Amino acid sequence: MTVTAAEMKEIERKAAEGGLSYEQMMENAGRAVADFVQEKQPVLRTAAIFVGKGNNGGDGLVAARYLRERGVRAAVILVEGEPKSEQARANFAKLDEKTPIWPIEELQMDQINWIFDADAAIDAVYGTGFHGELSDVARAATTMLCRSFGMVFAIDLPSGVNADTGELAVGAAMADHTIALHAEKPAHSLAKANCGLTHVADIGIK
Ligand SMILES: NC(=O)C1=CN([C@@H]2O[C@H](COP(=O)(O)OP(=O)(O)OC[C@H]3O[C@@H](n4cnc5c(N)ncnc54)[C@H](OP(=O)(O)O)[C@@H]3O)[C@@H](O)[C@H]2O)[C@@H](O)CC1
Ligand SMILES: [K+]
Repeated sequence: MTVTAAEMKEIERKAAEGGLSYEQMMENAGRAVADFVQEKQPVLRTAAIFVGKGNNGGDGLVAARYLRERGVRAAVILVEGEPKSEQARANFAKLDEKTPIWPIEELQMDQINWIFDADAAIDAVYGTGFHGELSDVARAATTMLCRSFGMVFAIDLPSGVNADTGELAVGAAMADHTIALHAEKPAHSLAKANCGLTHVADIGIK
């Protein structure tokens, strides 16, 4: 089953009406990402998580929390400042106080090296909400993801890929693995080179 971004929104709305809260969907999504990354990287010591302002970023924040609870040194790189969506803000507040939180514009050389050397780099900048072109800061994030020595994982979609058309913005992220939430979107087959291997994760929607 393939669903467009609009269809996915509708599926989420119906699930919420049926009693599965948006909060729980995001929790399930972030936990599924943490599980998948650890399955692919059994020796996972460090993870760099690039977080955008919306719900895709929220999924990344949940994944960061789970990974840290499991002893992984996970750092959050804020690409567009602090999260703006309600669910993402709630999950930002749930990070433990030792979580490194680095605004991308303020990265120091030692932090950049740490990010490049991380065992996993996770793209949680944009998902189905993306349209148009990547800003300079978002492109800085996708460039760092591309240059990472660790395995690169995209949550739902690589940032800069249009979910419905597979159209690529200049500098769109390239992932080794993409974790499609609930169902594949058209871009998972239209932009295969950027998505790498796509794995569909259950986020609790029946
Ligand atoms: N609904 C839910 O609760 C759940 C959602 N889930 C997750 O949420 C993801 C969708 O989240 P999202 O709709 O918040 O959009 P996201 O992809 O994070 O982008 C953020 C915002 O960026 C903006 N934007 C777009 N293009 C831009 C550009 N070129 N440059 C700058 N800004 C740009 C755009 O705002 P706009 O510009 O349209 O006002 C957009 O809203 C989905 O893929 C999945 O990971 C799961 O957790 C399950 C529960
Ligand atoms: K993403």
